[in-house]
Amino acid sequence: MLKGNFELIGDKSISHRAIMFSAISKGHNKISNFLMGQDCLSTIDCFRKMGVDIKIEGSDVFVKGNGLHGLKAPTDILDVGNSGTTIRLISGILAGNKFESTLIGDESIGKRPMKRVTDPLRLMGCRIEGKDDANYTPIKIYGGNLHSIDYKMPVSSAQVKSALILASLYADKKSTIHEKVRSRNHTEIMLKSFGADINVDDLSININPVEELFSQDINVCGDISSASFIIVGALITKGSEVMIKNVGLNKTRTGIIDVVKNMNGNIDLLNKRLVGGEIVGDLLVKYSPNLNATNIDKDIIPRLIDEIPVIAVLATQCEGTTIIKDAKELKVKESNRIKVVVDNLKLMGADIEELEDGMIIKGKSSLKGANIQTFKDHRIAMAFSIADLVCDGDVKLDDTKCIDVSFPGYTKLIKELSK
Ligand SMILES: O=C(O)C1=C[C@@H](OP(=O)(O)O)[C@@H](O)[C@H](O)C1
Ligand SMILES: C=C(OP(=O)(O)O)C(=O)O
Repeated sequence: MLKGNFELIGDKSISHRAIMFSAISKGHNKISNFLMGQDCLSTIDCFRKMGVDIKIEGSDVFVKGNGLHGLKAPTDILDVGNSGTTIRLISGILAGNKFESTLIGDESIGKRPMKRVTDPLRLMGCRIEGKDDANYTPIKIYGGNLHSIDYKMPVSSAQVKSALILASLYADKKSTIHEKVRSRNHTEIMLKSFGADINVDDLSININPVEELFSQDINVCGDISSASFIIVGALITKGSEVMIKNVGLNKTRTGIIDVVKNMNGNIDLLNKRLVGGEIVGDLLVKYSPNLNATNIDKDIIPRLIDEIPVIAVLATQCEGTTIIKDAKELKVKESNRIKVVVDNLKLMGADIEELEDGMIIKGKSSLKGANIQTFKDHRIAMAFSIADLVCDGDVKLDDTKCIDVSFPGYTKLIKELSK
């Protein structure tokens, strides 16, 4: 069982953006409760290579911004490590700056599609080269002289949207980006506080170029995607009661809470407040003996995309059939998360079927221990560490180091909460 209360570590999406926007602002920025995960450290590393002064003190980061046009040509290749958010968002900034740069990452990044970003950036007049017509790393960007764009995004992706919003800051006139389904909107919220001229009209985002962005102090709220592992752990283990403090509750991220409520899970939102334009609150989660299945598809998918591996584990402990659809994007994350979740849960004895765009899970199953292949995917490692809490025998993960990508201190926290 999981028992106790704790302050949640910083949000990964917001931490990346805080570094990037600070780096291209004018003046001194302080970022508190920054997520010291490997992905966000990769973002820091890339901006240091472009002459940005970034100091880390405890969980605070101090960034002396170079101004919108003040980044220097990188001293070296920019290595984004395992981070899709870094490579997609930084491409938008690099496209606007008048120098050449090369982006690489690890083996998993080498398989993740980049045309979703490089195609529209080319439409804005940027010259980009790379493997398979700039769909894969290494990617070389020759930045500068961008023109505006009116673009209907074919995929729902906050990373693509953010890359194009950032490039639009450097364009000659107003750009408009249209989404099909609303994705996380941290870029729109935070860039506005830096003085960007952004207007959101339903699913269209209008961006006017500006001369400069102005420095900010940013307090990063806790990451609901990280909280989801503890939420599921508490829901499915007898006697659990956990209070998770300082959780970001932006509507574009709270799909997991809606799903848990639909499944008859015991979750309460307390102390709701606004911090830096983002809604924040505390979550009280209790063991829920009567969980039932639900359907997860369409518009809710972007609101819980990174939580699906652990939601699949949760579904094995619910009475009835849970169907997850419209989640093809899971195939191009750090691993093919549809296949990896289905294969591993099958090994543990779950009744689960792979779909082209999701999975069907029949509960409730008694899970048994197994050797789990994580493919060095942090979300898979954490999801199956939660399955371990309810299985007969032990889950043995082939890698746990990958957890540091988004949740350093996770294993220690689970130990502390485990009673
Ligand atoms: O913008 C972001 O910070 C993110 C957007 C999502 O990716 P997509 O934009 O590919 O959907 C999400 O999966 C990722 O973990 C973080
Ligand atoms: C998909 C993820 O991140 P990224 O795209 O930044 O690698 C994730 O954190 O689950």
